[in-house]
Amino acid sequence: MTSTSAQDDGPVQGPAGATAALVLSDGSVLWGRGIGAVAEAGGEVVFNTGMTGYQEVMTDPSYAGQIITFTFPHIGNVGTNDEDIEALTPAARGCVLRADITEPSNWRASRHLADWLTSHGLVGIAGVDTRQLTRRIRDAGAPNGVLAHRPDGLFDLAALKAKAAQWPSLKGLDLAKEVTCAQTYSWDETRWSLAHGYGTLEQPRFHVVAIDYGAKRNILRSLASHGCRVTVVPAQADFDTIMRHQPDGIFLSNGPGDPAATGAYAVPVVQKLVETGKPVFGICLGHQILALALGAGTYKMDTGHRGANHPVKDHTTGKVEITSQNHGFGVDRSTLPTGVMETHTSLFDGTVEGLAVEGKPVFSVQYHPEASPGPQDSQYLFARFMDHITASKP
Ligand SMILES: NC(=O)CC[C@H](N)C(=O)O
Repeated sequence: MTSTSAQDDGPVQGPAGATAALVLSDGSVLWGRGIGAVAEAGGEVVFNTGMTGYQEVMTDPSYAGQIITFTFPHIGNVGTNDEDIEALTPAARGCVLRADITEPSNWRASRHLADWLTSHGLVGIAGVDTRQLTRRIRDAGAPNGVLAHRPDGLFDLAALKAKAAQWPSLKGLDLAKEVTCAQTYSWDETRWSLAHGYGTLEQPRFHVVAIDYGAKRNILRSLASHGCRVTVVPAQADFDTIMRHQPDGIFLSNGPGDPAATGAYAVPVVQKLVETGKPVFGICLGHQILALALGAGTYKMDTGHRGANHPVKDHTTGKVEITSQNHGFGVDRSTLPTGVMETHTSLFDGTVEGLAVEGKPVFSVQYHPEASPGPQDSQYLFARFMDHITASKP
């Protein structure tokens, strides 16, 4: 459908057939057909270039506060199920699609994507020129926006534009506290895999405490399938609480929002954890928080990295891996202190993708080795964490 940037005063009837509008902070309006909940949602409008895994993306807690534009035009054609989720409650605010959602065609589908969106109160818009929107985000950065779904096609554009213009930036926002677990729990992979018909697993060899800044389930599964019993603690757990669990290693999870804001409570804890000499592994927000704890700085990227085809070079092996990514902040190379090595670099834009502390079993990556969705090239990082744990155990 067409996009407009006229200074309309609402309520107005959109173009014929338009039942949803995506209003960006610069006042532009993208019309389309509403899907999912009849509601309004605001957030940062980002794009994800993955061709698969829309359900995993919509449920990844790191997308809290964001409206996701899928650049792949056919989203929803395999429906949804109860397994391909990264958290029980989706944290993303809504989605922007090119094509209308077709009837699900997959033996695992239990629901149409539109019904699934509705059941979670999520708004979507279809029929948008997502290539144009993606170019706009690429060239001018990710804007804030408000997505409104109204079956009567009547939109108060002035109010929506004002809301979009005033929507708070993700910069400075601590969203981890909103998506973290309410209390400590153990990730029982055996129970999960039995319930889903995947059989039993070996007895765990190690005990890992995972700090949940918005952890994806597939990270917990990956740790479990590498032989870990995993105790998941809330983002604000203090140092003593974590150490009381007697971990063999500590995992710092992914999560939404600005690392500098979350760092206010997380950084002092991670600093102490690093000092213990125990193995520490961080992914995405966990990587950024580790960087802050080591004395480096983070910054907000214009567009960010979201997709499943990002090439990254591992300087320790010289190998290039294709990675799954979802981040809008990055670690500033110029702030890395002595003793902190850049182990991985993006071959798309040269940004920092991984860190390690010299002489300590402490490392992190900006991308998602657990994928889900995405390629499995980086699973070796879980094995690297296990090697550190093995080496550090008496
Ligand atoms: N996936 C993540 O953990 C994202 C980290 C952080 N919220 C960012 O956008 O950069």
